[in-house]
Amino acid sequence: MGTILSAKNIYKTYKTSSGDVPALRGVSLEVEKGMFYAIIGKSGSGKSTLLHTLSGLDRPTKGEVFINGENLYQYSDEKMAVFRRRYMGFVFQQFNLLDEFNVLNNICMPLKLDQRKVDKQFLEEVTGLLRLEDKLKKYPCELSGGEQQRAAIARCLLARPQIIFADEPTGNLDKKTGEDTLDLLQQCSEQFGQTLIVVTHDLEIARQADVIVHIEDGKIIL
Ligand SMILES: Nc1ncnc2c1ncn2[C@@H]1O[C@H](COP(=O)(O)OP(=O)(O)OP(=O)(O)O)[C@@H](O)[C@H]1O
Repeated sequence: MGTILSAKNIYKTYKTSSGDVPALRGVSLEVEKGMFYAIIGKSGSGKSTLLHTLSGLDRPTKGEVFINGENLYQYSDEKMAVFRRRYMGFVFQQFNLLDEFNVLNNICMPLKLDQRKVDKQFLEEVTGLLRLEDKLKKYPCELSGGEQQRAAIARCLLARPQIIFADEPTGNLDKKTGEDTLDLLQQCSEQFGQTLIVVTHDLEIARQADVIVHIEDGKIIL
């Protein structure tokens, strides 16, 4: 299928009042289009930092990230924001839905921000797959955790990203709901040909991935 993302010798050091914290120490990774990657490792090993540097959320101290051959960190902040909105989708542990908007408006928000039209048929397809058809008029506070995360996934999918980055997407859900939600995320991304990169503590979830990336002390171990 070809490479969609390529990270070359990434270092990330956080400067703190108590000294430098080396979170990533020379990480290189080739991500194939349409595959499901799970990033696993102990707490503090550098998983979230890796996800953030791969997705343009946090500039590495050293090294480069290419997406579709484009050098991500050569973009201006403004161009980066547009690139992220167009090509990347995000799902976080905290669902990050806006309380004052109903589910439908939450789901359509990224497209509206990008002045793109909502494709009604695709909206129906996505909300159907995620079992949200009868929740669209509801507000986030009226939904269960699993429903909120499904709404956050619908918001991500509707923008048709090429790559989906998910940081502990099941971390706030009970085991059964978490597995169900991840299954749906995986099914949808497969159906729409998207690449999925998930940080997880859950080894059951990691086992479903095409590729497991194991991080220890800021390095990939094989
Ligand atoms: N903003 C920050 N400032 C300073 N140090 C940080 C910052 N973010 C992360 N770190 C440190 O960098 C290292 C890697 O953190 P990171 O959050 O990437 O790990 P993680 O594997 O995702 O952990 P967890 O599973 O607990 O979420 C840790 O030592 C952490 O304390």
